[in-house]
Amino acid sequence: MIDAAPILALDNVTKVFGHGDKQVVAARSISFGLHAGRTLALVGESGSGKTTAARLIMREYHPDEGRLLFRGQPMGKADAKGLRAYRTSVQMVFQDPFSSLNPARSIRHHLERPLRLHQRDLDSAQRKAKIEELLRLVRLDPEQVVAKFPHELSGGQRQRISIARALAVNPQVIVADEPTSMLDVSVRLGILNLLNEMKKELGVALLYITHDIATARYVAEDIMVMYAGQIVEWGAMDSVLDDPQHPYTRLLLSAVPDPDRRFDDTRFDIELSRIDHIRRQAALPQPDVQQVGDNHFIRPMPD
Ligand SMILES: Nc1ncnc2c1ncn2[C@@H]1O[C@H](COP(=O)(O)OP(=O)(O)OP(=O)(O)O)[C@@H](O)[C@H]1O
Repeated sequence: MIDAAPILALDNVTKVFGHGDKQVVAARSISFGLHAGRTLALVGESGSGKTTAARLIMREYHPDEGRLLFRGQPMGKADAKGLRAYRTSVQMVFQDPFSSLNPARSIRHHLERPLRLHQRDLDSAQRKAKIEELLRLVRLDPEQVVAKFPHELSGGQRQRISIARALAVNPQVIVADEPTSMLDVSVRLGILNLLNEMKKELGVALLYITHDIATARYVAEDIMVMYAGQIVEWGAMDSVLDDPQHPYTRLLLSAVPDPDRRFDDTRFDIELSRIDHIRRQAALPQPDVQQVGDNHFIRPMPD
């Protein structure tokens, strides 16, 4: 059961880049809410608009139309105090854990900085204790890593530091943009498990952005499928993936190697001649919404 009020929401947000012929609608009337203790996966191919959605949430971009709401309040009207609270409450974990950490600074520095900025009442002993707590929270041994520099850690360990840094300010929302795509396959599962634990233990709301449906299914309860700036299908993960209704979602699923799928399972197979047609049609504006299950919706595309 989803808590009715989302912590954070995009409400009919449109973002357009460029002008005239060069115009790209990177987000077309997108709406979704993030709820405490739940993960929403935003899935789509390269260029579908996933990072634009993340940047709108991080307020790096401002909507051309529509609103960003935090605890029901439009952020467009927030005062300086409201914006500060938002910046603390909403944190991001990036794809590349190496470039998001400063190579010249120790792990201690990376965690100390947000604590100094956002938890000013802590004295140095309390800060030290908090850094150790954060490292244990992301399943790293403080003694082993605190004095090290990013290059002395593995990719998976660095991503754990990025997550610890995001957690340092007690966020309510974490936006994770392809957090495992640059990691070895062998350490991906550990990071996904950690995100799952953070959601359960700390009750954060997670937006998990990926092109990989398999990992989306592993971490998220809900899914949105995005194409050409539109969310074409969304709802409960199992409902959407077991019974996809939008031709574009079926196309995405047909490309996923699934070890559980039998060779004679042709449910999502799509004729090659249909693929271009689906992409062309799915890219057109689809203003209508159709409910196809309890918690399952599509924007039907023209035939
Ligand atoms: N700052 C910008 N200026 C102009 N066009 C942009 C800008 N940012 C994104 N776009 C365009 O908007 C569309 C969506 O881009 P976006 O980066 O959001 O996609 P994405 O799904 O995150 O892709 P990827 O998985 O490759 O990161 C693309 O066509 C992109 O070229």
